[in-house]
Amino acid sequence: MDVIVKPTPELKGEIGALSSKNYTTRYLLVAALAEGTSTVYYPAHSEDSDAMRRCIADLGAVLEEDEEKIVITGFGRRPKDVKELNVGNAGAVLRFLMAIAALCPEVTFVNTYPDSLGKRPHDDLIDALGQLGVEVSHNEGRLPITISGGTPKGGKIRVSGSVSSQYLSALLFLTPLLAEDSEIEVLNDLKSKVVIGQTLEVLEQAGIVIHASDDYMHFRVPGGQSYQAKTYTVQGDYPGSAAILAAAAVTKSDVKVHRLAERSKQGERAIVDVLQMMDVPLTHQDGTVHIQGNGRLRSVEFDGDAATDAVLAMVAAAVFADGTSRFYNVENLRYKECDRITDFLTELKKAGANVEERQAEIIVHGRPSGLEGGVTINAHYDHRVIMALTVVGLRCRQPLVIKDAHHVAKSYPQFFDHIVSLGASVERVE
Ligand SMILES: O=C(O)C1=C[C@@H](OP(=O)(O)O)[C@@H](O)[C@H](O)C1
Ligand SMILES: C=C(OP(=O)(O)O)C(=O)O
Repeated sequence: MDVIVKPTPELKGEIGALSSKNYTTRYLLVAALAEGTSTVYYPAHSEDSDAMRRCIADLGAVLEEDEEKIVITGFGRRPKDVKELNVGNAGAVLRFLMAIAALCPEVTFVNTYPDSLGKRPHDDLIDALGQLGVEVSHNEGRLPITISGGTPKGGKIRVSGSVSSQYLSALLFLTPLLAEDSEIEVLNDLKSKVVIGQTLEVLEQAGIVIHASDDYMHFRVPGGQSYQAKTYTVQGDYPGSAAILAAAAVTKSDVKVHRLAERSKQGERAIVDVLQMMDVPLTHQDGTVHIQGNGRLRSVEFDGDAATDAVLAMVAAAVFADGTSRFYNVENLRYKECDRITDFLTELKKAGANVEERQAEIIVHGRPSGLEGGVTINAHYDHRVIMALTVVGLRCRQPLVIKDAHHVAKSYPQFFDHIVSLGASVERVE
């Protein structure tokens, strides 16, 4: 599916935020790792969360689903002897399950998105699993990957955090199940550090004990633990909602997004603070963000690593700000569904934006008068590029055609329904 995004000066209405992708993948996983029956209320429905559903079912979990919940009977520390798993394009799901696959005799993760997940590196996790005695064969650190696990015992593990936090999260899910205690030391910097807070929160809810240093660079994980079967409720998703909020910020708007908890461990909650710093009129109370935009924005400087999955939406807003904005400490955006610095800025430039890249920075010289548009955008298989370019398209003089916009379903299949319900002029072309 392609979409044509047409100029849209005003947005108005209310939506409920989609359910959090990161919490859904985590709750499904800890439910599968428990021996009893857990319930996950309001799970996300997207390609990534479906990938986790499918894979834990393949590994032996039993899932029953209705409108509001999934009831999961887990496989505990003994996943089924499965030969092959397909995670689609879901990076976090792949990394978490690469670690869990160490409990299986031999599993191959297949490569179904050679131009997206197929290009992303997993070397740091492969190296860490090797330290546990797990044999991994791979294609230069990339898919397809075969894990020959069996009986890792625990012990000392050193893992680099400079590319992704997902490698560390993966080890935190695996090590409590091992017979011996583990000590995990994070080498180099830890990127997307806030996401580790979400992992630790979910592990604690599942009855797992982890001793973490305040800076999340050292962990002591007692071995021989069991995940407990529990009831979980998934909160609203800030990364996806960030695009809706950015859309409201760049238009004349009266938009409410409900189900966005003020106190959340999602770093992308910072979209609210950043829009406030940009002088966007908004309130956030009782889980509702209310934006009454006037289309005027001030430039901003922001450490994007604190809100990895909302940076593209923030950049889309900054495209129309008065002055130069700078999003720094964002190098790991290069290792996502596409290179979210070079590829994303290439598309923004096509639309007429004045943007510059550094190795770890995005610089935006705002154009409050709007962009010319009238071009065709390559989505690069990336849901967040699609959402950010949709925001930009609202304020282009000529329509933007976004090719292969169906990839938005990786995290937010209802995105176009939601933004159209607020009044955006978006035409779908099958
Ligand atoms: O652990 C997770 O669920 C995620 C961690 C982040 O990745 P990085 O740690 O690679 O930045 C984030 O971008 C991704 O969408 C989900
Ligand atoms: C990068 C993302 O996801 P993942 O790493 O799980 O593929 C994302 O959702 O923006």
